Amino acid sequence: MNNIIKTIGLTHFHSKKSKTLSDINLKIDKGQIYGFLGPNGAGKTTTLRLILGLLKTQQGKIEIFGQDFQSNRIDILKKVGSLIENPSLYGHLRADENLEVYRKLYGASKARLTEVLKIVGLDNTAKKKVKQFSLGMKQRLSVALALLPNPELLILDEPANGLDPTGIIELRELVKKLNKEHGMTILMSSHQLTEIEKMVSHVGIIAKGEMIFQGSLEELHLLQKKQAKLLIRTSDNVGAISVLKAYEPEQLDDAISVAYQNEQDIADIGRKLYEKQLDIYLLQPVQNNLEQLFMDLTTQHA
Ligand SMILES: Nc1ncnc2c1ncn2[C@@H]1O[C@H](COP(=O)(O)OP(=O)(O)OP(=O)(O)O)[C@@H](O)[C@H]1O
Repeated sequence: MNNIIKTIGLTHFHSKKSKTLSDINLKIDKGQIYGFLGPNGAGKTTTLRLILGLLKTQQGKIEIFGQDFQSNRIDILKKVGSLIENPSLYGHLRADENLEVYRKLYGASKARLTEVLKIVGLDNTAKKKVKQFSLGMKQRLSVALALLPNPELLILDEPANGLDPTGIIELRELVKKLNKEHGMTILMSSHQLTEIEKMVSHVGIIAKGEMIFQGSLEELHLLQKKQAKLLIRTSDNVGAISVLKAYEPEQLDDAISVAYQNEQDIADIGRKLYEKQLDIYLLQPVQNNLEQLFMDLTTQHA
Protein backbone atom coordinates (compact mmCIF):
# COMPACT_ATOMS: atom_id res chain seq x y z
CA MET A 1 0.00 0.00 0.00
CA ASN A 2 1.63 3.12 -1.28
CA ASN A 3 -1.04 5.73 -0.77
CA ILE A 4 -1.04 7.22 2.72
CA ILE A 5 -3.51 10.10 2.33
CA LYS A 6 -6.04 10.58 -0.41
CA THR A 7 -8.83 13.11 -0.32
CA ILE A 8 -11.45 12.95 -3.03
CA GLY A 9 -13.45 16.08 -3.77
CA LEU A 10 -13.09 17.39 -0.23
CA THR A 11 -15.33 20.44 0.09
CA HIS A 12 -16.15 22.37 3.22
CA PHE A 13 -18.39 25.26 4.23
CA HIS A 14 -17.82 27.06 7.50
CA SER A 15 -21.14 28.76 6.92
CA LYS A 16 -23.80 28.46 4.23
CA LYS A 17 -22.43 31.46 2.43
CA SER A 18 -18.69 30.84 2.73
CA LYS A 19 -17.06 27.90 0.99
CA THR A 20 -13.71 27.31 2.67
CA LEU A 21 -12.59 24.31 0.62
CA SER A 22 -13.52 23.39 -2.89
CA ASP A 23 -12.84 19.95 -4.37
CA ILE A 24 -9.50 19.27 -2.68
CA ASN A 25 -7.78 16.15 -4.03
CA LEU A 26 -4.73 15.63 -1.88
CA LYS A 27 -2.51 12.66 -2.69
CA ILE A 28 0.36 11.72 -0.42
CA ASP A 29 2.36 8.54 -0.91
CA LYS A 30 4.39 6.54 1.56
CA GLY A 31 7.77 8.07 2.37
CA GLN A 32 6.96 11.56 1.14
CA ILE A 33 7.55 14.79 3.03
CA TYR A 34 4.63 16.78 1.71
CA GLY A 35 4.57 20.55 2.12
CA PHE A 36 1.05 21.95 2.11
CA LEU A 37 1.49 25.56 1.12
CA GLY A 38 -0.83 28.50 0.94
CA PRO A 39 -1.25 32.08 2.11
CA ASN A 40 -2.96 32.78 5.41
CA GLY A 41 -6.61 31.84 5.30
CA ALA A 42 -6.21 29.59 2.24
CA GLY A 43 -7.74 26.58 3.99
CA LYS A 44 -4.70 24.57 5.15
CA THR A 45 -5.74 24.14 8.78
CA THR A 46 -9.32 23.31 7.77
CA THR A 47 -8.00 20.55 5.48
CA LEU A 48 -5.72 19.14 8.19
CA ARG A 49 -8.52 19.24 10.75
CA LEU A 50 -10.77 17.29 8.39
CA ILE A 51 -8.01 14.71 7.80
CA LEU A 52 -7.62 14.30 11.57
CA GLY A 53 -11.35 14.05 12.18
CA LEU A 54 -11.36 17.26 14.23
CA LEU A 55 -13.96 18.59 11.82
CA LYS A 56 -16.80 16.57 10.38
CA THR A 57 -16.55 15.82 6.66
CA GLN A 58 -19.38 17.52 4.81
CA GLN A 59 -18.61 16.66 1.20
CA GLY A 60 -16.04 14.37 -0.37
CA LYS A 61 -14.10 11.43 0.95
CA ILE A 62 -10.91 10.88 2.94
CA GLU A 63 -8.83 7.73 2.72
CA ILE A 64 -5.87 7.19 5.02
CA PHE A 65 -3.59 4.14 4.78
CA GLY A 66 -5.92 3.00 1.99
CA GLN A 67 -8.91 2.82 4.35
CA ASP A 68 -12.03 4.94 4.44
CA PHE A 69 -11.53 7.43 7.28
CA GLN A 70 -15.16 7.64 8.42
CA SER A 71 -15.53 3.92 9.03
CA ASN A 72 -11.99 3.20 10.37
CA ARG A 73 -11.33 6.36 12.34
CA ILE A 74 -9.99 4.84 15.56
CA ASP A 75 -7.68 2.34 13.85
CA ILE A 76 -6.33 5.03 11.55
CA LEU A 77 -5.77 7.67 14.25
CA LYS A 78 -3.72 5.21 16.31
CA LYS A 79 -1.09 5.39 13.57
CA VAL A 80 -1.16 9.18 13.15
CA GLY A 81 0.77 11.74 15.17
CA SER A 82 -0.19 15.39 14.90
CA LEU A 83 0.73 18.85 15.98
CA ILE A 84 -2.14 21.06 15.01
CA GLU A 85 -2.98 23.32 17.87
CA ASN A 86 -0.28 24.22 20.36
CA PRO A 87 -0.33 21.37 22.86
CA SER A 88 -0.38 22.40 26.50
CA LEU A 89 3.17 22.22 27.79
CA TYR A 90 3.73 22.59 31.51
CA GLY A 91 6.27 25.36 31.99
CA HIS A 92 7.19 24.30 35.52
CA LEU A 93 8.03 20.75 34.41
CA ARG A 94 11.06 19.35 32.56
CA ALA A 95 10.82 17.88 29.04
CA ASP A 96 10.72 14.29 30.33
CA GLU A 97 8.12 15.19 32.95
CA ASN A 98 5.90 16.78 30.29
CA LEU A 99 6.26 13.67 28.17
CA GLU A 100 5.43 11.46 31.15
CA VAL A 101 2.00 13.14 31.43
CA TYR A 102 1.22 12.30 27.80
CA ARG A 103 2.94 8.88 27.92
CA LYS A 104 0.34 7.64 30.36
CA LEU A 105 -2.44 9.07 28.24
CA TYR A 106 -1.16 7.31 25.11
CA GLY A 107 -0.19 4.12 26.92
CA ALA A 108 3.36 4.38 25.52
CA SER A 109 6.30 2.63 27.20
CA LYS A 110 8.97 4.38 29.30
CA ALA A 111 11.52 3.24 26.74
CA ARG A 112 9.57 5.06 24.04
CA LEU A 113 9.67 8.23 26.15
CA THR A 114 13.46 8.06 26.34
CA GLU A 115 13.60 7.30 22.64
CA VAL A 116 11.49 10.30 21.55
CA LEU A 117 13.49 12.66 23.78
CA LYS A 118 16.59 11.48 21.98
CA ILE A 119 15.02 11.71 18.52
CA VAL A 120 14.10 15.39 19.01
CA GLY A 121 17.46 16.15 20.61
CA LEU A 122 16.15 17.07 24.06
CA ASP A 123 17.75 14.18 25.95
CA ASN A 124 20.44 16.50 27.31
CA THR A 125 18.23 19.22 28.74
CA ALA A 126 18.80 17.78 32.22
CA LYS A 127 17.03 19.77 34.87
CA LYS A 128 15.91 22.63 32.65
CA LYS A 129 12.27 23.58 33.04
CA VAL A 130 10.22 24.03 29.89
CA LYS A 131 9.61 27.72 30.70
CA GLN A 132 13.36 28.21 30.17
CA PHE A 133 13.22 26.58 26.71
CA SER A 134 13.61 28.49 23.44
CA LEU A 135 10.63 28.45 21.08
CA GLY A 136 12.48 25.92 18.91
CA MET A 137 13.00 23.60 21.90
CA LYS A 138 9.32 23.89 22.83
CA GLN A 139 8.38 23.08 19.26
CA ARG A 140 10.62 19.98 19.31
CA LEU A 141 9.06 18.90 22.59
CA SER A 142 5.62 19.27 20.99
CA VAL A 143 6.80 17.07 18.13
CA ALA A 144 8.09 14.57 20.72
CA LEU A 145 4.56 14.37 22.19
CA ALA A 146 3.19 13.60 18.74
CA LEU A 147 5.85 10.89 18.32
CA LEU A 148 5.00 9.00 21.50
CA PRO A 149 2.60 6.54 19.81
CA ASN A 150 5.29 5.85 17.15
CA PRO A 151 3.08 7.01 14.27
CA GLU A 152 3.47 6.06 10.61
CA LEU A 153 2.12 9.42 9.55
CA LEU A 154 2.97 12.76 11.13
CA ILE A 155 0.85 15.86 10.49
CA LEU A 156 2.30 19.22 11.49
CA ASP A 157 0.39 22.49 11.09
CA GLU A 158 2.76 25.43 10.48
CA PRO A 159 5.57 23.92 12.59
CA ALA A 160 8.05 26.59 11.47
CA ASN A 161 5.84 29.47 12.58
CA GLY A 162 7.72 31.91 14.77
CA LEU A 163 10.99 29.96 14.72
CA ASP A 164 14.26 31.80 14.18
CA PRO A 165 16.67 30.54 11.45
CA THR A 166 18.39 28.16 13.90
CA GLY A 167 15.03 26.78 15.00
CA ILE A 168 14.05 26.23 11.37
CA ILE A 169 17.31 24.39 10.65
CA GLU A 170 16.77 22.14 13.71
CA LEU A 171 13.21 21.45 12.63
CA ARG A 172 14.41 20.62 9.11
CA GLU A 173 17.00 18.15 10.43
CA LEU A 174 14.39 16.56 12.69
CA VAL A 175 11.80 16.21 9.93
CA LYS A 176 14.37 14.67 7.59
CA LYS A 177 15.54 12.27 10.29
CA LEU A 178 11.99 11.13 11.07
CA ASN A 179 11.41 10.52 7.41
CA LYS A 180 14.70 8.81 6.57
CA GLU A 181 15.57 6.89 9.70
CA HIS A 182 12.11 6.23 11.09
CA GLY A 183 10.26 5.80 7.79
CA MET A 184 7.59 8.36 8.63
CA THR A 185 5.45 10.00 6.00
CA ILE A 186 5.09 13.66 6.89
CA LEU A 187 2.49 16.25 5.97
CA MET A 188 3.31 19.77 7.07
CA SER A 189 1.72 23.10 6.28
CA SER A 190 3.36 26.45 5.81
CA HIS A 191 2.61 29.84 4.31
CA GLN A 192 6.18 30.24 3.07
CA LEU A 193 7.87 28.18 0.41
CA THR A 194 11.33 29.31 1.56
CA GLU A 195 10.66 27.91 5.03
CA ILE A 196 10.00 24.38 3.85
CA GLU A 197 11.51 23.91 0.41
CA LYS A 198 14.70 22.42 1.87
CA MET A 199 12.69 19.77 3.75
CA VAL A 200 9.94 18.62 1.44
CA SER A 201 9.88 16.17 -1.43
CA HIS A 202 6.39 17.09 -2.62
CA VAL A 203 4.24 20.17 -2.53
CA GLY A 204 0.55 20.99 -2.69
CA ILE A 205 -0.44 24.62 -3.08
CA ILE A 206 -3.82 25.83 -1.97
CA ALA A 207 -5.24 29.30 -2.54
CA LYS A 208 -8.73 30.48 -1.62
CA GLY A 209 -9.75 26.92 -0.85
CA GLU A 210 -8.64 25.47 -4.19
CA MET A 211 -5.64 23.31 -4.99
CA ILE A 212 -3.70 25.05 -7.70
CA PHE A 213 -0.66 22.79 -7.82
CA GLN A 214 0.35 19.37 -6.62
CA GLY A 215 3.53 17.54 -7.50
CA SER A 216 7.18 16.99 -6.68
CA LEU A 217 9.45 19.85 -5.65
CA GLU A 218 11.27 19.51 -9.00
CA GLU A 219 7.98 19.89 -10.86
CA LEU A 220 7.20 22.98 -8.81
CA HIS A 221 10.56 24.55 -9.63
CA LEU A 222 10.06 23.81 -13.33
CA LEU A 223 6.65 25.42 -13.23
CA GLN A 224 8.01 28.44 -11.39
CA LYS A 225 10.63 28.95 -14.07
CA LYS A 226 8.05 28.69 -16.82
CA GLN A 227 5.87 31.30 -15.14
CA ALA A 228 8.27 34.20 -15.40
CA LYS A 229 7.84 36.01 -18.73
CA LEU A 230 9.46 39.05 -20.22
CA LEU A 231 7.49 41.21 -22.63
CA ILE A 232 9.68 42.75 -25.35
CA ARG A 233 8.98 45.21 -28.15
CA THR A 234 11.72 46.40 -30.46
CA SER A 235 12.12 48.25 -33.75
CA ASP A 236 12.25 44.79 -35.41
CA ASN A 237 10.37 42.09 -33.54
CA VAL A 238 11.04 39.43 -36.17
CA GLY A 239 14.76 40.17 -35.92
CA ALA A 240 14.50 40.04 -32.11
CA ILE A 241 12.94 36.58 -32.30
CA SER A 242 15.94 35.23 -34.17
CA VAL A 243 18.39 36.95 -31.79
CA LEU A 244 16.61 35.45 -28.78
CA LYS A 245 16.04 31.95 -30.18
CA ALA A 246 17.67 30.37 -27.13
CA TYR A 247 14.90 31.81 -24.93
CA GLU A 248 12.15 30.17 -27.04
CA PRO A 249 10.40 33.45 -27.84
CA GLU A 250 6.69 33.61 -28.51
CA GLN A 251 5.28 36.03 -31.05
CA LEU A 252 2.47 38.23 -29.75
CA ASP A 253 0.53 40.93 -31.65
CA ASP A 254 3.07 43.72 -31.52
CA ALA A 255 5.56 42.28 -29.05
CA ILE A 256 7.31 39.06 -28.18
CA SER A 257 7.35 37.17 -24.92
CA VAL A 258 10.23 35.09 -23.57
CA ALA A 259 10.61 32.97 -20.44
CA TYR A 260 13.37 34.11 -18.11
CA GLN A 261 14.68 32.92 -14.79
CA ASN A 262 16.43 35.82 -13.12
CA GLU A 263 17.49 39.44 -13.44
CA GLN A 264 20.72 38.47 -15.15
CA ASP A 265 18.64 37.00 -17.99
CA ILE A 266 16.94 40.38 -18.43
CA ALA A 267 20.31 42.12 -18.64
CA ASP A 268 21.64 39.53 -21.12
CA ILE A 269 18.53 39.81 -23.31
CA GLY A 270 18.81 43.61 -23.36
CA ARG A 271 22.49 43.40 -24.31
CA LYS A 272 21.87 40.88 -27.13
CA LEU A 273 19.22 43.14 -28.68
CA TYR A 274 21.43 46.20 -28.32
CA GLU A 275 24.38 44.44 -29.96
CA LYS A 276 22.17 43.69 -32.99
CA GLN A 277 21.31 47.40 -33.06
CA LEU A 278 17.64 46.86 -32.36
CA ASP A 279 15.92 49.74 -30.57
CA ILE A 280 14.22 48.51 -27.41
CA TYR A 281 10.81 50.07 -26.77
CA LEU A 282 9.69 47.68 -24.06
CA LEU A 283 11.49 45.19 -21.79
CA GLN A 284 9.02 44.36 -19.07
CA PRO A 285 8.69 41.41 -16.70
CA VAL A 286 5.03 40.34 -16.50
CA GLN A 287 3.43 38.34 -13.75
CA ASN A 288 0.42 36.14 -13.87
CA ASN A 289 -1.61 35.08 -10.84
CA LEU A 290 0.38 31.94 -10.19
CA GLU A 291 3.64 33.84 -10.24
CA GLN A 292 2.21 36.46 -7.92
CA LEU A 293 1.27 33.63 -5.60
CA PHE A 294 4.79 32.21 -5.71
CA MET A 295 6.10 35.67 -4.88
CA ASP A 296 3.78 35.85 -1.87
CA LEU A 297 4.86 32.40 -0.77
CA THR A 298 8.54 33.12 -1.12
CA THR A 299 8.62 36.60 0.36
CA GLN A 300 9.83 36.71 3.93
CA HIS A 301 7.18 38.14 6.19
CA ALA A 302 8.20 39.94 9.33
N1 LIG B 1 -14.38 27.86 12.81
C1 LIG B 1 -14.49 28.68 11.77
N2 LIG B 1 -15.61 29.38 11.54
C2 LIG B 1 -15.73 30.20 10.47
N3 LIG B 1 -14.76 30.40 9.57
C3 LIG B 1 -13.61 29.73 9.76
C4 LIG B 1 -13.39 28.84 10.87
N4 LIG B 1 -12.15 28.32 10.77
C5 LIG B 1 -11.60 28.87 9.66
N5 LIG B 1 -12.46 29.71 9.04
C6 LIG B 1 -12.21 30.46 7.81
O1 LIG B 1 -11.85 29.55 6.80
C7 LIG B 1 -10.82 30.08 5.98
C8 LIG B 1 -9.65 29.13 5.98
O2 LIG B 1 -9.04 29.10 7.25
P1 LIG B 1 -7.84 28.13 7.63
O3 LIG B 1 -7.52 28.35 9.06
O4 LIG B 1 -8.17 26.76 7.18
O5 LIG B 1 -6.70 28.71 6.70
P2 LIG B 1 -5.14 28.49 6.75
O6 LIG B 1 -4.71 28.29 5.34
O7 LIG B 1 -4.79 27.44 7.72
O8 LIG B 1 -4.63 29.89 7.22
P3 LIG B 1 -3.79 30.30 8.52
O9 LIG B 1 -2.37 30.01 8.17
O10 LIG B 1 -4.07 31.77 8.63
O11 LIG B 1 -4.34 29.48 9.66
C9 LIG B 1 -10.49 31.45 6.54
O12 LIG B 1 -11.17 32.40 5.78
C10 LIG B 1 -11.02 31.40 7.95
O13 LIG B 1 -11.42 32.67 8.38
